Amino acid sequence: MSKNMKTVLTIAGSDSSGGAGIQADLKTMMAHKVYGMSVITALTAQNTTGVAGIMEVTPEFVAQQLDCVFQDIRPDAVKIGMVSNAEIIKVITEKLVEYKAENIVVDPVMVATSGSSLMQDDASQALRTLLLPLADVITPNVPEGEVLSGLKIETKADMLEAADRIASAAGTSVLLKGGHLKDSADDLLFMDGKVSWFESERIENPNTHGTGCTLSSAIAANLALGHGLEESISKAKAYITGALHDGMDLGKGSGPLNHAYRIN
Ligand SMILES: Nc1ncnc2c1ncn2[C@@H]1O[C@H](COP(=O)(O)OP(=O)(O)O)[C@@H](O)[C@H]1O
Ligand SMILES: Cc1ncc(COP(=O)(O)O)c(N)n1
Repeated sequence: MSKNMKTVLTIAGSDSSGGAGIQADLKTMMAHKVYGMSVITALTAQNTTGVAGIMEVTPEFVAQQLDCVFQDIRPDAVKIGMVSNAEIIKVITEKLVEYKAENIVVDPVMVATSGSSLMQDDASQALRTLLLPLADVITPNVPEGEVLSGLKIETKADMLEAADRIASAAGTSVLLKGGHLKDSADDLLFMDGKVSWFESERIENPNTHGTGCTLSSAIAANLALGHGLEESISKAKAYITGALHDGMDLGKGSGPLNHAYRIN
C-alpha cells in the first residue's frame, strides 16, 4: 500500500509522439514513483522531426482542469511546460496563487528541439511578469536564456552572466541548462546569489527530444519527495544523463528518451 504517495502536477502541452510535453512528464513521474496528474494547455501534432500543428485549449478549460485537480488531489509539486499564449499564462498564474501551489518548476518552453515555435510572440511578456516570479526554479535552455537575458550565450562565463540577470529580473532561482553548448553539458544553478554547477560529460546522442521536459519533471518529482532544490537538481541530472546514455533510437529525427530503463 502506498499511503504516503507523493503527487505531482504537470501543466503542459501534449506531444502526439510521446517524447516531450505531458507524455514525457508523466513517464518521468512514474519512473520516480510519484503520482502524476496533468492539465493540458494545448494539443500538438508532432513527431521526432517537427511540429505539424498546434490546437490551443481555451483559458476557461485550462482553469476548469486546474480547479478539478486542486479541489481533489493537492499536488506536492507543480511543473509547468508549454504555455502558448498570454491568456493561458494569466489563468494559470491566478489559479496557482488561489490554491497556494508549492514547489513550482517552470520550464519556459519557447522552441521545440526541432526548431518549431511553441509560444506566441506576445506571450513572453506575460511569462516574465506573471509566471516566472511564482516559480521556485525556472529551467531555461541556452536559446531561452538568451531571450530572457538579452545576452548571447556561448561560454560558461556567458551562462553565469545570463543566469544572474534572469534571476534578478524574476526574483527566483534559475537553472540555466548547458545542453546546447558545444563542449560540455553542464547546467548552472543561480540561487540566492550563490552559484552551483551540475556537471556531466557530453553524450554523443542525437536523440534529445524531450530532455528539457524530462529534467524539469524529474526536479519536480524530487521536490515532491521532500528533497531540497540542489539535491533535486542533482538527482534529476543523473536521471537525464542515464536516459541519454541508454541510447534508445526511435523515429526519423531527434528521438525520445527511454524512461523504462530504470524501473525495476
Ligand atoms: N548531449 C548531451 N549530453 C549530456 N547531457 C545533455 C546533452 N544534451 C542535453 N543534456 C542535458 O539534458 C538536460 C536538458 O538540457 P537542454 O537540452 O539544454 O534543454 P532543452 O531540452 O530544454 O533544450 C540538461 O540537463 C542538459 O545538460
Ligand atoms: C508539447 C511539447 N512541449 C515541450 C516541448 C519541448 O521539448 P524539449 O524538452 O525537447 O525542449 C515539445 N517539443 N512539445
